[in-house]
Amino acid sequence: MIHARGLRRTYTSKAATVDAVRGVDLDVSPGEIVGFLGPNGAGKTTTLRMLTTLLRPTGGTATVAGRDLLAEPAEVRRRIGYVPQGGTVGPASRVGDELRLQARLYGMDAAAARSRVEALLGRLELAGMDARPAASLSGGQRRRVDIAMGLLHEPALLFLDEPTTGLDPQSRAGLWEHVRRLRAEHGLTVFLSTHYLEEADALCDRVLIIDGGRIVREGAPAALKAEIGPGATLDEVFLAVTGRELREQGAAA
Ligand SMILES: Nc1ncnc2c1ncn2[C@@H]1O[C@H](COP(=O)(O)OP(=O)(O)OP(=O)(O)O)[C@@H](O)[C@H]1O
Repeated sequence: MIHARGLRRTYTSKAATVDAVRGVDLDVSPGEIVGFLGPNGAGKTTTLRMLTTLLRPTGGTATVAGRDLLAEPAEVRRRIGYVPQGGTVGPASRVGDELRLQARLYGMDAAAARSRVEALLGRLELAGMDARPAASLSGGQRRRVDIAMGLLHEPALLFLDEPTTGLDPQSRAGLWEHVRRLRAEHGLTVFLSTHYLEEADALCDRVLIIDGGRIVREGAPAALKAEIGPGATLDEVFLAVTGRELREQGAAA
């Protein structure tokens, strides 16, 4: 579903040259839930923005959802959903209106947009929220609306940028359940960045740890923990690999 080789991004300005991503190889199979972890400044957002066609790589190649990232970015966009960190719905907008508008922008006619939005609201346990302004929803409900927004055009692959930042533990666990269900019922492939190691541990089939613009470790959470020793946590794996604690980084961010 994602195959990247030697992906790089150098930011160049008069003041400085920053090698943000220095040759990333990664593979994600259909139906996998993959977590992307790293300390602040490691290159997560830059990589995510490249894989979602928002930022042009300065080197390397990739196919995303079966299309060449550099040669066919519009075809990639058609096949992926992207839920950015800041949310997608204005606070005063009514949930259903915003979703239907977006569906029309994807080219659906009014009837198709109505039924697609109704189905998605049901699927994400948001039935009854159609006429509510986004500002009146809980944090967890708002994040589910963002996910619905990313799924309107039925992408096979969904990118989530720190989907549960700011949510309380219960809403966070609720969102994991929704992501799992979308995978189980619709075969969705999910690539998510997160600052929460317990999230990566609970939700992801596999995690990739990036540091200094390079992937420094990857594997299933259980296998990575077993390498450290009996009873090890993913926090300990992260500390061993990067020399830093992710939790503090996340809190600082
Ligand atoms: N537009 C830009 N111009 C110059 N440097 C940039 C730009 N965007 C990011 N960088 C630098 O590139 C590096 C990687 O940044 P990136 O945002 O990808 O990291 P990140 O892992 O997402 O960090 P965080 O966890 O803090 O969001 C950092 O050193 C950052 O300062």
